[in-house]
Amino acid sequence: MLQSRLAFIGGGNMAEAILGGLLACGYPLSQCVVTEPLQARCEFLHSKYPGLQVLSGPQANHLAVNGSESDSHTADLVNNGAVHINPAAASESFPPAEVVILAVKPQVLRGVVSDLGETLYQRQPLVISIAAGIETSAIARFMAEGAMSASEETSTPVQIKNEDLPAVIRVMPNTPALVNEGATGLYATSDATPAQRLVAESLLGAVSKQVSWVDQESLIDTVTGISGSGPAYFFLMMEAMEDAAVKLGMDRETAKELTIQTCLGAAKMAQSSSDDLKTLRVKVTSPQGTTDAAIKTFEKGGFRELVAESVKAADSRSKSLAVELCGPGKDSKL
Ligand SMILES: O=C(O)[C@@H]1CCC=N1
Repeated sequence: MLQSRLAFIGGGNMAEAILGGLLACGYPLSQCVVTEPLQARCEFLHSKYPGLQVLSGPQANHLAVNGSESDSHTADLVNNGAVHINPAAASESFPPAEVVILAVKPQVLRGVVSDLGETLYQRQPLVISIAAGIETSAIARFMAEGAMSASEETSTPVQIKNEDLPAVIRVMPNTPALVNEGATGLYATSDATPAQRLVAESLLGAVSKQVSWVDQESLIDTVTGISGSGPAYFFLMMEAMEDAAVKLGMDRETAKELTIQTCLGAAKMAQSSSDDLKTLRVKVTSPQGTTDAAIKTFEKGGFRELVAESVKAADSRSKSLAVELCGPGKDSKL
């Protein structure tokens, strides 16, 4: 795998899943820096990944993206508001990030990207966003807002055009990435080069068994509806099956273990078989048998329609989240 210098902006679960997966594949720890505002989380990351650069404080994101040309420069920045959690690395110089992974909640993305706008504009890293709902055009707009407001404070303000901004690739991984079983959808704007697409694909591929590109950005909302939110649907189904067995007299532990293994077994069969999903279902279902009785009950209760409605609700929520957080006119150019 290519070993670009990576800056994770935000050190939550998904950032850790991607980082952990990369390290497990042999990605050098020294090529990674993570910024994280919560002290307790910083300390957790520092103790779990000894030697990892973990930065906190108001200048942390800038330092992570800009790098530091000299030891004294790092020390200056650290003294001026970037708290280095790993004291041993606090005075080391390090290169600018070639890839910036925006791994913050959608609700704070605008502030973070605007604040980093000028730095991203100057450095031109590949920007990868894992924030649900927020469109690449909005991310470009936030970068431009930040870069232009910084330039207005100088004697030579610049007008920034879309094509001057770094390429953005939007991805939607899911939480099974935490156990290296992720499914990820990716969308790249036309500015992203084939090499940048390859970088995004290999980074996410470190924790995903399935990595799929979509060619329209709105399909990332559908990826969210299927695989981003999907683990929760299967947890709900498993909860309901466990509860049903308990109601019929089984102890909860046995019900849970049988349910989980059944889910896992069905997924493995679906993955390894050349049969389609319908054929696999029909093969379990003897006419007039037990499965037939259950499936007829599901169908009578409108199971398929309910699933379709639920996936559509997640897809729509992903789209409305964008409008709530970024305002209307999300496709507008600068
Ligand atoms: O529920 C959410 O908003 C996020 C996006 C995909 C999974 N969780």
